[in-house]
Amino acid sequence: MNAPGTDAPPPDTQEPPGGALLAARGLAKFFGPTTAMENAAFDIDPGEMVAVMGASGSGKTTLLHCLGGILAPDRGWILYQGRNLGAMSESERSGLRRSDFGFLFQTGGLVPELSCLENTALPLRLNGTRRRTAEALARERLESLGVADTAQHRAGEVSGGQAQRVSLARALVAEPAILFADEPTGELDSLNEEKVMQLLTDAARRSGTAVVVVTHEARVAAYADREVTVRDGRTRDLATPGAAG
Ligand SMILES: Nc1ncnc2c1ncn2[C@@H]1O[C@H](COP(=O)(O)OP(=O)(O)OP(=O)(O)O)[C@@H](O)[C@H]1O
Repeated sequence: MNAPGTDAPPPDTQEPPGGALLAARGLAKFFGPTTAMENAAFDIDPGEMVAVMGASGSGKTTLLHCLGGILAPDRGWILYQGRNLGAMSESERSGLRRSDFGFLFQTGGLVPELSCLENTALPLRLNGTRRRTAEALARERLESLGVADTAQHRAGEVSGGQAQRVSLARALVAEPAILFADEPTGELDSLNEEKVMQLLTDAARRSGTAVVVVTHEARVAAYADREVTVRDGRTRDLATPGAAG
């Protein structure tokens, strides 16, 4: 059997290297003349939290979008639980995004006209869960994140800090295996940043969700088990934050 290498894509189904939940090698992405990512590699284990850091424009979001199956890389491969994302059809990939992945973005991305409860229940509804069950689970999530009182309010009418907690409730409600978070605290003050990161880490650890978090903030990266830096579209692993040496 071929070992996964940078140049040779693995077959459709294969054990990921080292038993990783998600593994990628040799990723490249080009936007016209711009090289957004070049020969990037990434691994994450179940339940692990990895911070992706790097200067503005270095390719962090591009990497996150490729790993999360939102963007298709121009080169390289990504294995999720032994399944090659590159060999999936767009509808298989979007099914995977709904069933196994959670997403949290800087601006939350809530639907402003829907209530916070409806927003939170959305991933479950899209997966075919009945409304009553979906809303009961959504309510539990809102409660555990301290924003139960927003349930009936429209998402467009709550504060930034509340909206980000509702977004977190929505990202975790379907208990994804991996949460992809892109600057999840980028628009919050430092008090709310700390609260959201504390809630995110606690909730992810409780449900065994792995987290990939893109951030500029060393304070945010400090919550992670490990850091990966991106420079000019290339990745580099750093030692575990806080570890000796
Ligand atoms: N859709 C796109 N079309 C054209 N160029 C793009 C597109 N997306 C990203 N790029 C370019 O690719 C490079 C990497 O962008 P990316 O958003 O991944 O960086 P980033 O590290 O996440 O930046 P930031 O920290 O500012 O969000 C940049 O030069 C960017 O301008």
